[in-house]
Amino acid sequence: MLEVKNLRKAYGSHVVLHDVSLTLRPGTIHGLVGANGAGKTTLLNCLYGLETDFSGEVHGSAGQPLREHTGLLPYEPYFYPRLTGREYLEFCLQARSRDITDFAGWNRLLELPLDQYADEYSAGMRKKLALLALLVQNFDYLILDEPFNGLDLEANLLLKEILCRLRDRGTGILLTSHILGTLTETADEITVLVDGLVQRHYLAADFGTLESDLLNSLHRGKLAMLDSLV
Ligand SMILES: Nc1ncnc2c1ncn2[C@@H]1O[C@H](COP(=O)(O)OP(=O)(O)OP(=O)(O)O)[C@@H](O)[C@H]1O
Repeated sequence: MLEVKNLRKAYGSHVVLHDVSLTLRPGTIHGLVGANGAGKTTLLNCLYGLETDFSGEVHGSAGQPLREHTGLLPYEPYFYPRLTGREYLEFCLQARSRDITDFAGWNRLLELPLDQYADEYSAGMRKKLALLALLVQNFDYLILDEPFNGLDLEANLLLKEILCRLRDRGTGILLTSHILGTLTETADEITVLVDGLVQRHYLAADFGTLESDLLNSLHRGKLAMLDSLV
């Protein structure tokens, strides 16, 4: 289980996360939603240790360092110049002292030109390559920042299926998305972050009311404005 307890993070005087607690259990998909700037990426970066200057607690599974069993898909994956897709995958495995595996199986699904330079890929192809690097490593936990963003329709459908199958075989997956339908179709629980605070937490049984609940309670002011316009 991965756990964040009472996390507080500020950039200078701007407090971005206030006392956030969240749990990721094995074999579950946990969706994280919130407006632009709500603090989702900051939360994932604190959890993964890319941000260190915060207060609160982050616990990895069974006391192991979190990065040993957890993979991160960053919001905007970065690739070194003049590295092919294949070399990037090999680099990711070597950096973790893992054996170089055959990428062909996964790549028959994602269909990337692995012998082209990764920094010349399209945005969607870059996202697929970063996902491929995680998929070949069989992590126990995945932290995915906007994994569906930029993917074509087929890859979107495929990724939903892949995540559900990984969940069913025990992987814990924490992901952000602005596409509510994708989350309600795949997630077991959804946490709503508003201005750096956990505003709501829904279990799958309550997803039916999630959209109207969010519209009615969290965005009531904007609905009133809309009434005067349309
Ligand atoms: N390095 C930084 N320095 C200063 N402020 C930052 C930094 N990174 C993020 N912020 C601020 O923290 C807040 C939360 O940003 P964050 O990227 O976590 O939001 P988000 O919920 O992921 O948004 P989005 O949905 O747009 O991706 C924003 O106000 C942002 O401007």
